[in-house]
Amino acid sequence: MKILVINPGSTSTKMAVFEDEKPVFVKTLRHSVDELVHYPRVIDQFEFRKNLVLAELEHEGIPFAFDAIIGRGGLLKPIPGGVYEVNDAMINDCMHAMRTHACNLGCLIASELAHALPACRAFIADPGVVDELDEVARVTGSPLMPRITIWHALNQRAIARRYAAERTAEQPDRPVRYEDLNLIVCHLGGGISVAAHRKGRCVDVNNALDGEGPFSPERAGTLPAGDLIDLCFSGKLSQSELKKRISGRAGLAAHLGTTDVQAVVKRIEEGDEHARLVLDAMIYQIAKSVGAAAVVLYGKVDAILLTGGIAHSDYITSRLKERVSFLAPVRVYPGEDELEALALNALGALRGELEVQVYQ
Ligand SMILES: Nc1ncnc2c1ncn2[C@@H]1O[C@H](COP(=O)(O)OP(=O)(O)O)[C@@H](O)[C@H]1O
Ligand SMILES: CCCC(=O)OP(=O)(O)O
Repeated sequence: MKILVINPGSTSTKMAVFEDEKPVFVKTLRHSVDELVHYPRVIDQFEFRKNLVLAELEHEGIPFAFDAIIGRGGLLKPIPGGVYEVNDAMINDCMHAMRTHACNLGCLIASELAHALPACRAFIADPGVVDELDEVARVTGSPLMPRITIWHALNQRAIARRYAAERTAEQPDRPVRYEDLNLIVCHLGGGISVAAHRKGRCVDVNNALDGEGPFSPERAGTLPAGDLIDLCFSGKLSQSELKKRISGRAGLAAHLGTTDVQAVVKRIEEGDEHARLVLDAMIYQIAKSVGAAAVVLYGKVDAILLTGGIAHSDYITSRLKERVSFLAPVRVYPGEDELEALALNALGALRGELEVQVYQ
């Protein structure tokens, strides 16, 4: 079976072609702040990202013939994890999503490309809105604003399972499953999510998109609420400009004009003390979130897993380890397993091994 996988992230478009379980082509296309600034809304990037995918296939000489196309899921209503066939309700909710993020394009591009082929199915799996929060984690100090989750559900779960499999391989006499473990997983990408996984359920995690948790390469994280209200009423910025100050033109992008962590580290090595302060503040905030997740798990933490693109950076992972390794062993999984996780979900669906859920 041939599967096309499309994973639009805030700073990249990742794609892969699988023949059954085997990846035959994998590519990450990075997008700079300057490249994306021309699109007023994320949805306006639809043609740009779709054409990039098609151009890569053509460049590689890969025929446009697939049994399934699976995209990273969009910001739908909160739903249980699993694989979903793209349907009209899903397309409608992605087109009119209350929150903007490139992952909304995953289901839309998968659907349009699949329509162009006979008998090709379109899926998404484990979108960022998968919700397993403990009830106590939802309550805030305002009944008007309960907490919700938007997080890297797909990769966090895939990495947690990978850790369980690795530990079992290392200690075959003491096999463990993801469902047996208490884990803190930090996805460090364009957005950052830090989650407490209790025995196979993500019972608490920051809303990585909407102004909660650590700041990230392009997100503000938690902000002082009073100052935010004053800014909203200052008349200086429109609603859409304000939203970009939370997600898009925030975090490293706002402080340093780039989302490229390698470039920031280079600036630090060249003596840029402001860049050092900002990057160290991001690390500090991530570490504080890890501490909070440890409390959610009553301090019973089997491991802390660092993953996502930024986990490639020794500057960041070494400083994070200094702060949090007293809590539990830390393991680093640079990059992500999202493309493989998506491909396996599509294969499972095509083979009838996974129940295909219906989005309503
Ligand atoms: N080798 C690397 N070293 C340091 N940072 C990296 C490296 N590769 C990618 N990154 C950073 O990872 C972030 C993107 O992470 P990724 O998980 O690919 O995110 P997304 O899905 O949000 O686009 C960017 O800030 C990028 O600069
Ligand atoms: C859908 C929210 C998860 C997120 O922040 O993803 P990116 O890091 O790819 O922007």
